[in-house]
Amino acid sequence: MTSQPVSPDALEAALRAIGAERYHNLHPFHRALHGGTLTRPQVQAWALNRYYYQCRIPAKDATLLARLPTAELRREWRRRLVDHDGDAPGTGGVARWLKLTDGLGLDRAYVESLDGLLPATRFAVDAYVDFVRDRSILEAIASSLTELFSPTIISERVAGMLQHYDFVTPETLAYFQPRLTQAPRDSDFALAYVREHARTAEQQAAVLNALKFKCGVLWAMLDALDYAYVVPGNIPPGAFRPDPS
Ligand SMILES: O=C(O)c1cc(C(=O)O)c2c(n1)C(=O)C(=O)c1cc(C(=O)O)[nH]c1-2
Repeated sequence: MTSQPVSPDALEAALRAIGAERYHNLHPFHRALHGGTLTRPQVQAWALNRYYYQCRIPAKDATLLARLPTAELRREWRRRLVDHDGDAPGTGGVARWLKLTDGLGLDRAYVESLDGLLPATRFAVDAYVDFVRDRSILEAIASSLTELFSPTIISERVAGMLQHYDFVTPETLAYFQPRLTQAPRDSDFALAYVREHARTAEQQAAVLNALKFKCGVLWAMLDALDYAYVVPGNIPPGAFRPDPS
């Protein structure tokens, strides 16, 4: 028996339920980051690894942009590339993330070299880029829907980190301010697209799975940080080793 599709409202409710259950705000490493119980080297490890996510996001968006069938869709999606890459050197989200790693005392050339990444960070982020390249346009767009939930976590993170860490300043966290308007704009568009185009039960199941997959990418990145930098003795060979000082 084939199942029947649900209404767009019911689909949206199911997507939001996935976020409520699986988004990375619930991960113990994020709770520790925002709650002030991490050390400076642990915060450095988070920012260094998360840099890989930031710098692969424009590549992920560019592979999708190339496949979008209409100028209208491409115009919408290309804004994301500008948000991340900027339109001049030193502008855009990736450059702003490097201000965050600078502010935490990490060497910029080392961060950009990607030499210190955890292996699992690389695997998780690459899996996201591959997913968007290989799956249907509908699934690719649905996989960006974690951004429905990011303004809440970003607000919690900025408030928590400023309150708890004397080595963090508002300038260091400047990356996050524009995301509070960019993410809702992007996720409103992606949600409207998914509500309109996920018509069959199979398509609806595929978009729910795409969002679960993406929650898994973000969760796996934090699992890797937790394992390597919270449990003593677990830093993989070649990965970032905090200064003993
Ligand atoms: O700080 C966060 O917790 C967070 C989460 C997410 C997300 O949910 O994928 C993104 C971002 N930040 C972000 O800054 C960002 O540029 C971004 C792009 C995307 C995407 O899937 O295209 N997600 C996110």
